[in-house]
Amino acid sequence: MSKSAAETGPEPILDLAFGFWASQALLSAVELGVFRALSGGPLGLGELQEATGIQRGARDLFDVLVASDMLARDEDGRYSLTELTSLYLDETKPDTYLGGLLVMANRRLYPFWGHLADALRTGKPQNETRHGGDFFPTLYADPERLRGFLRSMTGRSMGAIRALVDAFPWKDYRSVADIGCAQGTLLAHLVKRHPHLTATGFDLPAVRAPFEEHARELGVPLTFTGGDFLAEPLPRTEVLIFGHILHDWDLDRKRELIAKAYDALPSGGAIIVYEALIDDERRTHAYGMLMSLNMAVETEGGFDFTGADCSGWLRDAGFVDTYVQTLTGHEGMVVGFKR
Ligand SMILES: C[S@@+](CC[C@H](N)C(=O)[O-])C[C@H]1O[C@@H](n2cnc3c(N)ncnc32)[C@H](O)[C@@H]1O
Repeated sequence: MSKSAAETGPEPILDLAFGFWASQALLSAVELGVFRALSGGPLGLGELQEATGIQRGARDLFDVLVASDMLARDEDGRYSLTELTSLYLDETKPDTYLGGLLVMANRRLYPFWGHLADALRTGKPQNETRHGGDFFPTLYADPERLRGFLRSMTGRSMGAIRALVDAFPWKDYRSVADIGCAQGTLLAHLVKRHPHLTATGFDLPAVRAPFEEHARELGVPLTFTGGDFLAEPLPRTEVLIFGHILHDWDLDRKRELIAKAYDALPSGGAIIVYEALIDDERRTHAYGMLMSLNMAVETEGGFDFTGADCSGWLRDAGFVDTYVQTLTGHEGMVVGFKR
């Protein structure tokens, strides 16, 4: 049973309203290299302050990260990474590092979200396209921004990627294509775990160089096909994956992509859609609904959806035996098969 207002006081409102304080503490720590500095082992306050060049508030910053379980501090006052931040925020672990997402969140999403009300009032995105242009071509016009965005996609999907390698009967299939594959991290993890798979990444041509570099870095053989999934047919593989693709587009485009997948797949083939699926009752999974608001800030017509919504679209396109499965606390997948 939820507590009464007299029991909670105003704190639930204040905690939510000032959530950006905690968020900026973490994002600034990433930008200032706090986690990087600790990747070699524990450091005392002065050593960590010197390594990060922080002039003021170092102790407050490090200790709020301790209070948020992002750092540990031992009895001698030495700071270290926690098990969680050692896995995900240590740049020397490219297989699991997701700091690229936090760098992108700090540089792009944080200022853009200051205009959320404008996005909702006008129906127009509030990112680089605020003064015109299409999202991906505008974003990718600058090679550094392109790489930063692709790294951030890897970061955001890392939990789902790690779950997906075991969440589907990959032994029953020989080929897979990831549509809108970004750096190709999902395919790299899949092929490492299931070396019998032939894996193709499909994305805009500008993504080829970062994709091929990343495959080399991870030491995995992957093929890249450059193209526009709205204009060209999809690769002919036994499984087609759409990770955070459908949510970028309006309903007509979502259905168009699902229909293209159906056409490209052989009989017995499968489609996997993974996203921050909203709970079917639209009551509890705030992250999924916030992701959908992020689509209002970032895209012309995109929105996130429930597992039931997506299953319905797959069945309308002809897919059968659809099911929804949780991958992580934030992410789920919808699977359908072509008879
Ligand atoms: C939101 S990201 C998702 C990346 C990745 N699947 C994941 O879940 O982390 C969308 C991806 O789709 C690609 N993309 C966008 N429009 C495209 C198009 N018209 N044709 C092919 N790829 C496209 C982008 O380059 C980007 O890599």
